[in-house]
Amino acid sequence: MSLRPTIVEQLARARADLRLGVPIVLSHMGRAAVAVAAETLDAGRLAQLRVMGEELVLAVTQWRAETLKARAYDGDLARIVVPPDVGLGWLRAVADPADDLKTPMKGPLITRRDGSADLHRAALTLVKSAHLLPAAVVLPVADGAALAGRDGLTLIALEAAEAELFRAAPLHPVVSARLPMQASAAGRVHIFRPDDGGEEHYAIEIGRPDRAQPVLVRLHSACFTGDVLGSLKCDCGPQLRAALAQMGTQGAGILLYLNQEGRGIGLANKMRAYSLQDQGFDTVEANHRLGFEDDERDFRIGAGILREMGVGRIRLMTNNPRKVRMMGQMGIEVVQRVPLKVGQTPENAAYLATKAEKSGHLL
Ligand SMILES: Nc1nc2c(ncn2[C@@H]2O[C@H](COP(=O)(O)OP(=O)(O)OP(=O)(O)O)[C@@H](O)[C@H]2O)c(=O)[nH]1
Ligand SMILES: [Zn+2]
Repeated sequence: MSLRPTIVEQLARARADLRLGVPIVLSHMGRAAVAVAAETLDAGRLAQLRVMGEELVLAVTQWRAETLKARAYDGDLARIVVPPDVGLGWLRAVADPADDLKTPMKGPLITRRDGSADLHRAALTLVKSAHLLPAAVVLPVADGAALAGRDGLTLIALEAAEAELFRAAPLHPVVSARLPMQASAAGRVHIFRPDDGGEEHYAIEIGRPDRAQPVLVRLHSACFTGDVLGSLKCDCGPQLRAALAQMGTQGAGILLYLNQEGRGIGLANKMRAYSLQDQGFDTVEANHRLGFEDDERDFRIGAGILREMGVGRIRLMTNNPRKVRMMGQMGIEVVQRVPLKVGQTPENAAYLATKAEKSGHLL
């Protein structure tokens, strides 16, 4: 028995390091690289990386590469060579689409096609799950373990980490307490905590749903702007309140409040997407320009919580067929889809139309 952190704990440290701008070391099959998020890298550390001598590469997703007209030889990502004479401003401009329209030509950008991209892919996965812009500066190093030891950096061996990187962390119940609400006096809030140091998620149970019958369920993804501020750009706030009200009227139901803000990209990135939407891009295009998929949510989380609560058959309140499909794939039987159409405004008409057109939402 040792006190050494497990690989899951090391990955949580790596995410925290990346958010702080501290480099991490990745290794795989005898190769190693130091990686740092483009968004949080500072000038001092960039200078430090430069004196290490090897070629600096900026890893971006294929979506960002497409906007930049850079060739993504690795399929899902591109390894853009960082010219020796550029500074932080260049890195930020390639990573962040905010000024794409003002200064459209970042290139010509040279991308690498030789060698393996596995360390770059892992770096991008970690940067994304840290809710930063999906762009990572990567520099090969001869001896990753020595560098990590010398500078006290988190070292992630992909042989051990690969399975964990793409696994949904199990969640365990922490506490639950009674909460009388406008929608129902018989409310109860349950807190679930993942084992990987990630966001907690909540289940709001109304009444005592009979587990032997299909349970009325809503999977609600956090939307600070809609749920709290009453934003007119989306329909989240009205959907949240309507779902609770319907459960209150029927006397039973479970609303999962999943902290997957901005369809899983985090609030800062969602605000970046909103800023791009003000430049004329729709909700899907904005995500792509930032380098994200149009929906980065992991629906295994919702299915896991339902299973933990003893719910296997549901009547799912949604207009999103993907949610229905994902629940089915994760062993939660959707007996019925219950449409949830509220909160249409002139301001969100285009947003809802885009979701119907591009993401298959049912109007
Ligand atoms: N990235 C991004 N996220 C957004 C935008 N507008 C709203 N969101 C997020 O989208 C999510 C909306 O989630 P839901 O309402 O649960 O899901 P849905 O896919 O619309 O499906 P249903 O409402 O169940 O029909 C929330 O996490 C919001 O924060 C946007 O323009 N960009
Ligand atoms: Zn919203």
